[in-house]
Amino acid sequence: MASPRRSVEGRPLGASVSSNTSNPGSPAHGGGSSSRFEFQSLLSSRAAGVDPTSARLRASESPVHRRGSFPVAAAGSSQASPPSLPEEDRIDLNPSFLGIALRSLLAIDLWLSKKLGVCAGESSSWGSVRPLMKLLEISGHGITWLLGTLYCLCRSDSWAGREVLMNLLFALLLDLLVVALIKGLVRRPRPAHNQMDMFVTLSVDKYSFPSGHATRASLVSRFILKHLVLAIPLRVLVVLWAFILGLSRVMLGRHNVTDVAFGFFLGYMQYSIVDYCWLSPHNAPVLFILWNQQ
Ligand SMILES: CC(C)=CCC/C(C)=C/COP(=O)(O)O
Repeated sequence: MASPRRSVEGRPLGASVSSNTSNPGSPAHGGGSSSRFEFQSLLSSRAAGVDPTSARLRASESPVHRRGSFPVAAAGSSQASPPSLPEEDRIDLNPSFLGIALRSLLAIDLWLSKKLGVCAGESSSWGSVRPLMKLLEISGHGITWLLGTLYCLCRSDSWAGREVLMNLLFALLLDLLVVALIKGLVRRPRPAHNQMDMFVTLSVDKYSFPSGHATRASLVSRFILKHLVLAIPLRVLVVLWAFILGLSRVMLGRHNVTDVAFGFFLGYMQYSIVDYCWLSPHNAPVLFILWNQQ
């Protein structure tokens, strides 16, 4: 645009541009009535012999113009008089902010997980600790817990003990089902530095979100703390086991940090479901009668 030309309001075009040095197309430009978009639109419409009023209306409908008058940007400007945005604009802009936040979180997640994956291979910086981490892995494995619970259920000779163990079994099965469902839905691949050398896996275990070990650790530890009478040091040990097991998933390179964090949350919530649906001889008599007949 040639600067000597004058706008319809009689102000030189250059004045409008020089009073605001930011990029006129940027959201930070604000939504003042003398915005450059309106000037350009009006000038070009005059040149083309178009009615300025309708041109101004069309300019305010332009997505670029709307972006320039985003309320957040306008709030920072001295001439804050943002035009009211149509509903669909707000829907458009919010996901992009959420998208940026989510992408940043994922980038931090990947970076941190790679940094913490110090036992991902024998040649890694903490490669010598890998066997210990794999022992921890077995301590939180589904098979270990299912077989252990079934064994205790067979050996238990009290109704109260059987009730608790029956519910633990229900909790473990629920956990396997929920984790398999989410892994199958989300399909997040395991970290690139992971070696797939795990002991007995299901087909969905090629996916990483959420960590099944983390859900189990948090579910089982909450279960134990609620239903077993333990001395304080043992209670601390249970919490420590769950925490270190979660951390070991990232150190082994099996998971990203967010897989484990969400796994802890999910396991915690699953316990609430188990507690709510607590099986007892009153609400599930068939289960208990069948077990007693064996
Ligand atoms: C075969 C059975 C009964 C369970 C599989 C348990 C398992 C291997 C879960 C994967 O855990 P992560 O998601 O933490 O790697």
